[in-house]
Amino acid sequence: MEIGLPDQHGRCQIIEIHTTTMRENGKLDSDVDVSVLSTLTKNFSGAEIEGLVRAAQSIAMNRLIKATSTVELAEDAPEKLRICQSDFIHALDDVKPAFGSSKEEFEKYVANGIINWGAPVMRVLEDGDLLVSQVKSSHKTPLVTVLVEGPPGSGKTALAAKIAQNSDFPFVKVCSPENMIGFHEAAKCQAIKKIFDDAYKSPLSCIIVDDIERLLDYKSPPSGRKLLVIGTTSRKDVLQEMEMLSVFSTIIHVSNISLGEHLMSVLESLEVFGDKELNTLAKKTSGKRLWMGVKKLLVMVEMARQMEDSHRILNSYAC
Ligand SMILES: Nc1ncnc2c1ncn2[C@@H]1O[C@H](COP(=O)(O)OP(=O)(O)OP(=O)(O)O)[C@@H](O)[C@H]1O
Repeated sequence: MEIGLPDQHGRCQIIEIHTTTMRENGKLDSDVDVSVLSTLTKNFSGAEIEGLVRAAQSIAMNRLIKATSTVELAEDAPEKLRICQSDFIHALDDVKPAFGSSKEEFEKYVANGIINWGAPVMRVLEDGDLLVSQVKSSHKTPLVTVLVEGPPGSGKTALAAKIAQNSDFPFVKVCSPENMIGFHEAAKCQAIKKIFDDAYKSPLSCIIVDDIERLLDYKSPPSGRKLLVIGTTSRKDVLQEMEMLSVFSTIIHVSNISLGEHLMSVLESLEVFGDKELNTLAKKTSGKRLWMGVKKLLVMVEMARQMEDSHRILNSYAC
């Protein structure tokens, strides 16, 4: 029999249980807010919450250690000991749930932020938010699958990661071939299976399968669990040939930058070029058809940043 992870109400109760003795002995500071802690411990199991309380306790104890040649507690430590909200917040840096989302991992995929350069970007994020609401509220669609497709470097992974971050689902993971370099086929299958099995333990999950044509196979979540799978691909044609497009409920297209005004929107937001340079670039690109992925554009702008002012505008335009 599998016991699921506690919901917010359950987490409140578990925190209350593990802090009862401290509270009764006057060791729990009045600033400790159990309901805030329960929102910060999404996807923690009961044992992990207990570990968090113990970690907060030892952080509070560490404040009372005397810095002499030996490690000893101050004489008045028992009276002074108070476990505060900040001790729990610090403990959250160390105690992480086994099932959950890694903030650091997601930041890596949106390393350069999301520049809102025009309607195509807004549309992708809005469509993504709609799908997230569908997964949250609909009882009829426990599994929603979406393919985010577009040219190489158009920003598919970053936009998929942004949709997943915005979802605020307790379990959010990226399944990427980049994290499986050197794995033999069986190990790859094991790693993918583990991500999906972990997701099925959480009531609401989102998995990004990056470059999905290189990894694929999933089943429906068990009853009571809901899952959003966001696949990304630059090779929609390959998926079409393999008759795999029908696996997805929806397809969201990510565009390259194709208009001068969208290009200018990116350049202005990066604050690399001065007004004069921007004006020159705006004149040269106005009304022209362009075709460039945001990923490549950001690399070029970084190169331009390293150049002398007089060279960089010429160089940027030439690219
Ligand atoms: N509007 C935007 N949309 C997407 N990415 C953006 C945007 N603005 C800035 N970026 C940045 O551009 C980069 C896009 O790279 P990303 O890897 O997501 O592209 P990709 O299409 O998945 O690439 P590949 O085809 O190589 O898989 C990221 O570093 C992201 O932070």
